[in-house]
Amino acid sequence: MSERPTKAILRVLNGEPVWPLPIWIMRQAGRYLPEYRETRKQAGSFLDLCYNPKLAEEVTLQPIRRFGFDASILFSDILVIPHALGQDVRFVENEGPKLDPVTSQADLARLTDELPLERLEPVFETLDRLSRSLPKETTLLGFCGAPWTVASYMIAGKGTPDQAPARLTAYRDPVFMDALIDRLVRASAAYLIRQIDAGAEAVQIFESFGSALPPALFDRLSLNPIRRMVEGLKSARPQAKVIVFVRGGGAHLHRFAAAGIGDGLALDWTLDPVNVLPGLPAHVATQGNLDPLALIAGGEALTRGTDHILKAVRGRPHIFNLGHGILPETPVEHVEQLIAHVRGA
Ligand SMILES: Cc1c2[nH]c(c1CCC(=O)O)Cc1[nH]c(c(CCC(=O)O)c1C)Cc1[nH]c(c(CCC(=O)O)c1C)Cc1[nH]c(c(C)c1CCC(=O)O)C2
Repeated sequence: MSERPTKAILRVLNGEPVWPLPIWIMRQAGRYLPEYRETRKQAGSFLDLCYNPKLAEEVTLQPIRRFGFDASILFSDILVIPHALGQDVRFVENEGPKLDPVTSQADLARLTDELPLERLEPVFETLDRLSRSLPKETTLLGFCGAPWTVASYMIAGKGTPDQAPARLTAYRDPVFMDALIDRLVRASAAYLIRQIDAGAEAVQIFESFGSALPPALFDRLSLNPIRRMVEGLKSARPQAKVIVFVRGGGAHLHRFAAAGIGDGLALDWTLDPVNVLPGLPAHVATQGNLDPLALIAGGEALTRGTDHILKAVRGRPHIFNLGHGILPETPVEHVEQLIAHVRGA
């Protein structure tokens, strides 16, 4: 007999409405927290921090200690996958990630075909530590990037407006593009399976650049690769819960739901849940979707934005979150106010 989950986030991901809504925040460990900035100084480079299980555990726990979120997301980055596959990845202060671009089959042939899981051992050790140090009511989330989002960094070697280099590659060299996506689907599924084995109870897949894809490329580069990843994970670890976040994917959400891709679908801040939720099956959990700038602004913008979501999702399985990651400028007091408001509703 399978046990009924008791953690609020897992109950919601099982399709059960829970009130007050459970809450966590994308990028909840990070520079808006003074204690993160302090630990970051001790770590050396950003990747050194990701691969230091003790310090990565510490920064993962910081927002849990301070706010008591219902979920704790592993501290790592989506770019550890290209790094483990053999691509050079650096994080340049105030500039973001820089990679040696992979733009051809020859470049791809220099990376490993299968993900060398042993290179990611520190990440799994962080999860193992967290599964023992977190409060018992807190759900431990793993994550990875969706293949298109990760591929767009691998091809351009950095963040680019509208992911133009990767999009152009998809048109000009479909054979290479499909091979790269396939490599990432297999690597990411293997990575997520190992995260579950190390203690993650659910995982979130970040398709941060879904907005860049025209309809002709969306299924090929986003929906189908994510479907294959989720199928790979679920066939190996049926108990694993999956949240899919496709930023800019609002027009496709109902198709993710109809195809059964993900136990939860995260809404970005451009979507109005009042319009979106009626198009989704009642058992599919949703997550989101306050504008991160409303959290920076605070006051009326924060209260009104939060109340709009609370009212729209009442009676449905929903996890409160932002519609994208929290920004470094966010006042900590506004996060406290948000949590008090959601929990007092
Ligand atoms: C696109 C993307 C990346 N990384 C990630 C995404 C998808 C989510 C999204 O769309 O926001 C995901 C990510 N990155 C990080 C986490 C950790 C866990 C958490 O959410 O608390 C997660 C889930 C830590 C991080 N990843 C990064 C930081 C900041 C670096 C630092 O502390 O010096 C953190 C806390 C660096 C990073 N990593 C990435 C970029 C573009 C940057 C630089 C931008 C910036 O500086 O804010 C790639």
